Amino acid sequence: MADIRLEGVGHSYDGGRTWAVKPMTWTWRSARAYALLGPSGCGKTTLLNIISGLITPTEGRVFFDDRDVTGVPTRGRDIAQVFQFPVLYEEMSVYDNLAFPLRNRKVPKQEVDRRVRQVSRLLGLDQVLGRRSRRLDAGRQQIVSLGRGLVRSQVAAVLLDEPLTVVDPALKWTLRSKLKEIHRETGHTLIYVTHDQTEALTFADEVVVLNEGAIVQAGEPSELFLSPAHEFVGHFIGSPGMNMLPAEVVGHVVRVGAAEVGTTKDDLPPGPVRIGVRPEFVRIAPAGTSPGVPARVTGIDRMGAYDLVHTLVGEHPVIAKTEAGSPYRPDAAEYLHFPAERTFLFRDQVRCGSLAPLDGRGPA
Ligand SMILES: Nc1ncnc2c1ncn2[C@@H]1O[C@H](COP(=O)(O)OP(=O)(O)OP(=O)(O)O)[C@@H](O)[C@H]1O
Repeated sequence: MADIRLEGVGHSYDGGRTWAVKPMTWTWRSARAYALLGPSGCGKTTLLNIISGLITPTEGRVFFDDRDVTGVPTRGRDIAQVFQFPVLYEEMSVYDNLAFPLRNRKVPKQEVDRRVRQVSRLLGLDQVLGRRSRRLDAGRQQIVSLGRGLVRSQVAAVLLDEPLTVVDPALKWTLRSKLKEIHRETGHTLIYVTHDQTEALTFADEVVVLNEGAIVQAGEPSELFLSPAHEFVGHFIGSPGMNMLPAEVVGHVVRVGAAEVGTTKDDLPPGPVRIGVRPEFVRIAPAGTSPGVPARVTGIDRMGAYDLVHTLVGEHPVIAKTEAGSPYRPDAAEYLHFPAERTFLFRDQVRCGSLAPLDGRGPA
């Protein structure tokens, strides 16, 4: 296993007119489980293919520890890959498919058997080890593909590109926790590509969020949820995503329309900002509460376990997530309160500060 370091790595498919991956410097640390999360077309597969050697980047160098592998093809990189759809020898048994990557590298027979049985046990394949792969359904075949990716212990990293797409939704949960278990046992470096936040947040030690070819934030799942560094992370993570509302910094006070909602401790030049607060933290307060922002309720989604109260502040929608059976009614005038410790300020989509309570009135 190795640290995988990208130095100024970028890739363009059209001679530099547009960048599928914008030049970036980033290290994937050995033995960690990463999720690479982002919407369709943001460059996830391109980035993965740069690491595996399927693509030589237009710019920059790729290092495995201190070894420059930029020009080294896939087979010279000791990478295991699992794709969206099963890649198996259909006429071989499940056992032989799992054993193949090891036998191919002349691993001793006993060790092959030990590893195959370990992976088979963890993935629940013991009952089908003797069966031909083509006789399994697509979901089960994909689990065997996963096993093939995980069976070698001596790999620089295991790259998984949306590996659970063809797997039954009920099985996905089980497999994700199995993958975590396998990761704990084997200590592989895993990079798991997905556009699904639940998949990313439940699987990874660290989630790397990619948008338009650039890493906008990386961190533990709770960090991305509680402390988004970029508006995109606020929207993309969470369900529903973060509320964004135009506001103004005047001196040290932050205003939404005429309402003062807090101060800023950060030395921010006055002017427009956007405030971001997740629906989970918006509180609906009694009328006239200070600091509060007047809002009109437009609708309520009763979700069973909780309610989503939709409101408009001026013309801007703000959603509050409340306990189930909340008393709010459409068209009612309410006040919204944004807790300072959970409310952030953004300029040009990037977080530039956070809200502080109004009482403090900011630095003297
Ligand atoms: N072989 C190619 N030739 C030209 N453009 C490409 C090629 N492969 C990808 N692209 C473009 O590069 C950008 C990034 O694509 P990429 O497949 O890496 O994104 P992704 O995040 O993996 O998307 P998805 O989740 O849909 O697979 C997209 O605009 C895509 O159209």
